[in-house]
Amino acid sequence: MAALTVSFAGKIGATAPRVANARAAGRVGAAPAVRGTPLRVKSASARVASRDSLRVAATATEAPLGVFKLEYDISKDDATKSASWKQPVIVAVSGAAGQISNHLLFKIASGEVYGPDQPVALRLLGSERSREALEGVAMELEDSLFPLLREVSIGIDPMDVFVDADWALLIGAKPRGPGMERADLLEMNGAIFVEQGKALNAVAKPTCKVCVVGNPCNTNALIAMENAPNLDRRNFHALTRLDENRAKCQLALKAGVFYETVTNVTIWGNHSTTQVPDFVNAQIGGEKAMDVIDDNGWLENDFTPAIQTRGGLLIKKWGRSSAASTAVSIADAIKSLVTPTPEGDWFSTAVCTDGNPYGIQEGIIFSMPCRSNGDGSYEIVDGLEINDWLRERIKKSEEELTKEAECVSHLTGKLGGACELIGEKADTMLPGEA
Ligand SMILES: NC(=O)c1ccc[n+]([C@@H]2O[C@H](COP(=O)([O-])OP(=O)(O)OC[C@H]3O[C@@H](n4cnc5c(N)ncnc54)[C@H](O)[C@@H]3O)[C@@H](O)[C@H]2O)c1
Repeated sequence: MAALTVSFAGKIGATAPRVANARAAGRVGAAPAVRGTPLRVKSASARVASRDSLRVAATATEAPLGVFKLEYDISKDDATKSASWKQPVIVAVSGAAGQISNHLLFKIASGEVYGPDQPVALRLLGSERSREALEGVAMELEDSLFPLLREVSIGIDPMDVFVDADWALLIGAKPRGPGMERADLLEMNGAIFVEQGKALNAVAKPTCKVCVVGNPCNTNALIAMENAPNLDRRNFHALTRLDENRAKCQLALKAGVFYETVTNVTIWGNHSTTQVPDFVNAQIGGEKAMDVIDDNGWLENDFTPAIQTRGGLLIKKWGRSSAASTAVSIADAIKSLVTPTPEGDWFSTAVCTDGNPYGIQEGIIFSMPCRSNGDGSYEIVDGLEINDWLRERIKKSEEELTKEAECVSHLTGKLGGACELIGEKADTMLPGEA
């Protein structure tokens, strides 16, 4: 085998102790150049394991703290072991110094999201203002000794941070300020997603899967997608999994069952108060949820608005928006794409409506029931029952998203009409807003 220095590693069983050793070994002088793309690292020192084959490139005085990259030298190990080392999945996370990321990054680094034998490289994107905080996050990741975490790098320019990304989790966005209308929020955050869409287009892998969390997430995802024509439109998602999880929990509590028995729950539409949590097609223990619960009044008048406005209620109680449960739901959303969906079930994610089987207007990002074969792709599940109650509400959410798309047409390169989301009546709330 050629004496090739490969800066990545793989199987947890075989490598974990050595990685931990490497981290515990301390810095010991100048490192050779590290292959790959350490972001904004100007110089490096190295921590060398008891064996020379594994090195950790860490930062020196000028470089940011917490940034490191593990380097594995195949030529120093036997071929059987080397062959089983997997390439890391490169995960770029924006808003990395924010509340949600503070939970999510540690789940990803632990192996809970991409699997127990899948190494991970984390690329953290922050804003200019969160530059210092990003180093703090990176330091905490470094201190956590996650065996599967092979690289952490930080940056404030998406053109650096998204290089070769396999996944981009776009969480960073600005919250709606006092007196700000939804249209203003769309404009302000839209600019972020134009920049990030263009960066994904230029430097991410064309197969990169994108999950937009920053609000208004459906339309932000649309903006990113329209600015990234090199990526398949089917690779873009906006997060509605938190809404699905909330719906499952409330159905389970009402039915007096454990929530694992609640399946086939769809959130239709926008991640806003017009979203439609579908109790018509939901199942509990394999039976129709409507039959098990047998209380249409509760389903229509209590359950539905409770899910639509739960984020706002949580803000009232907590004083800030949901972070831990959002991180859990992002992890769930990714796991749903990288593992096969159980037979007969589906999950909710907001995806591009092009060619959808429900007659929803094409060219918007709309939450629908989807299944995956576990390779990161998905298909929209056809054939759900859409009764009059659902149809009327799904239509409202579709209209809202169509209007949002109009308002940002100057950011998506489309010809658009006037923005109708101005004025109190048109100004619906995000679920996370009080
Ligand atoms: N889709 C959902 O289900 C859902 C649920 C909860 C929250 N959210 C949304 O997620 C977003 C983040 O929430 P949070 O609680 O983590 O917020 P936060 O304010 O704690 O963190 C946001 C971080 O993003 C950073 N940021 C701002 N602009 C950026 C940019 N251009 N590039 C990179 N980073 C940038 C900020 O500096 C901050 O550190 C918000 O928009 C929130 O409304 C969505």
